[in-house]
Amino acid sequence: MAAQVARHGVLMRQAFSVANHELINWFPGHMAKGLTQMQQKLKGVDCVVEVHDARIPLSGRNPLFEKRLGLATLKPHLLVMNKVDLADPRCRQDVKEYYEKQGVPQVIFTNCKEPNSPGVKSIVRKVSRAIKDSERYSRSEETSYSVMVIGIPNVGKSSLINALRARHLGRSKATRVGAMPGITQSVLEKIKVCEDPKVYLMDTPGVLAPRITNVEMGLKLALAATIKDHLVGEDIIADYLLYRLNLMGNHKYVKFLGLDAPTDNIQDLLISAAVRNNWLRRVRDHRGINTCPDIISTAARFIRAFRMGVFGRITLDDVP
Ligand SMILES: Nc1nc2c(ncn2[C@@H]2O[C@H](COP(=O)(O)OP(=O)(O)OP(=O)(O)O)[C@@H](O)[C@H]2O)c(=O)[nH]1
Repeated sequence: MAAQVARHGVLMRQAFSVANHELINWFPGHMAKGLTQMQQKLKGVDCVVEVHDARIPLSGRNPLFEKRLGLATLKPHLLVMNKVDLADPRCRQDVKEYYEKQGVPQVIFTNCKEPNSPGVKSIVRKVSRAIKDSERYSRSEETSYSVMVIGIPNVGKSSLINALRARHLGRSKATRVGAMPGITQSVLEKIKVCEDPKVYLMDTPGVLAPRITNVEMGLKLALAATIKDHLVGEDIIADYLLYRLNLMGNHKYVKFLGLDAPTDNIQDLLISAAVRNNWLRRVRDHRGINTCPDIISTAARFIRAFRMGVFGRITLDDVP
């Protein structure tokens, strides 16, 4: 039994445990294929831009990228922490310093929903600089850069490409964006995002580590929408969200869900919220058609609220 501490007269968990670890294994065929395609295309690439979700600055990184793509040694590499509008701004400096120590000097924080935000604005300049500074750069006349965009699912790779196109070319969307992970299914052709210098970006399918060894890491990835919700279970993700909010003393969910007080019990929360808000579903029983609290859709609303920033800007990883 996890340790509990009394807050607001309610016992709150100090650690999270989940029964079925097997649920957090997700590595569909197209992802494995994507990594192989990336390796094949790497030869003609001048720079790799790795996109992450700033809410999970550590958990989001995939060790396979570095291992199989040889990022540290083969190509100039920029690490983009995206969705910064949803992450805790107080963690930014720590994340920068953490990665500097890991030998990743270029960390850029972006909000790709805003093509004119400072991070997005700086990318082409930083890509050009990184390529020119690299040992492999020998084409003094060359001003055409080929950049591969990589990252785990749903971190905003396509949004980054679209934001850069909008910013530098005034063009609207070139590549599909979606709230669900796994939208990009194959390595796409090059997309021009800037005229001077000529910068071409390649979108790639999201790649996630084939085995998430740490359950809590898997739950953070799920909460950040990099794993399809149903693979983990909306109720489990919602329970982890509740645990994290309570741990932070963040009780904004009480008002949002129309509850009376904070709680640490996800079933109580989901049932009360469903009843209060009339989030019901029809069921057939021996008395005919009836209604009951819709637990899964209530859990989904709770999770969606977190992803939209309703409970504030939250970073889920502790940066050492
Ligand atoms: N709040 C916020 N949302 C973002 C940002 N960038 C992208 N999104 C949203 O995140 C979701 C995923 O964006 P995509 O650009 O499709 O992500 P992707 O990495 O290409 O996704 P896959 O194709 O699944 O690998 C979409 O709902 C975007 O609108 C950002 O900076 N801030």
